Amino acid sequence: MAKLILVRHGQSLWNAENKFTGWVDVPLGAQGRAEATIAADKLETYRVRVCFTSLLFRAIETAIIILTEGDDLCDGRIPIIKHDVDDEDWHGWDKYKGDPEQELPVYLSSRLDERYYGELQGLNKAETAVEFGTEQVQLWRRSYAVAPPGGESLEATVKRTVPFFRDRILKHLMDGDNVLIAAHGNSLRAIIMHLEKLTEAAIVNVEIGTGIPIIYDLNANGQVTDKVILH
Ligand SMILES: O=C(O)[C@@H](CO)OP(=O)(O)O
Repeated sequence: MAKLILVRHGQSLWNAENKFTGWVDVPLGAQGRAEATIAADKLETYRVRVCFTSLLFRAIETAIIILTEGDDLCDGRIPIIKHDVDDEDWHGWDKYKGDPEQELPVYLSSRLDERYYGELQGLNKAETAVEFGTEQVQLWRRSYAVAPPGGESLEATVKRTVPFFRDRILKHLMDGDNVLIAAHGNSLRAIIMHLEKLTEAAIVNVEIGTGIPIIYDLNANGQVTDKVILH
């Protein structure tokens, strides 16, 4: 049995302005950093062995705050960021092979990035709803199959996120290692849809709060046996 902890990044400076963000790399503000600290407190009694996050700074920042605010979550290990670069000439500038007993690897991957919001990126969500209608904007934001103009549908996000979860993350859980994933509203909705076997109709209603840990127990077959949300 292993625990999978999902955390959406804390409030970013564009979340605070109610702007579509997607792949725009907007950092956390003071409130977002505080939310990550509160998440670390809530996770005081938990331990993780490996962390995955996206290439976007708000998720990396959240992961690092959670892993470093308290001493216990890493169980005495030092988090070390593993840049996941698809360049065969890249040999790792840190020249460090790693010591599994001493470190807690933090793997970064674009597969966990927020959904690409295309032409909506940078627009205010309320103003966009006035221009295109609330229903249309809700379809762009929460439906499974409808993509925002020039952007990714949740379906497209599932196609990059879920294979990464299956190929790279699940094996740690099946080995019994607890895993932290710090990512984004829609890349986490994609993973949650897969974990909970939600239908296209059910995923429409799934909202994920910033900095709120969601914890799943998984058995040795990778099936979810329990879920707790640390509000
Ligand atoms: O703007 C975004 O990138 C996301 C998350 O903040 O927005 P939404 O909640 O509309 O999917």
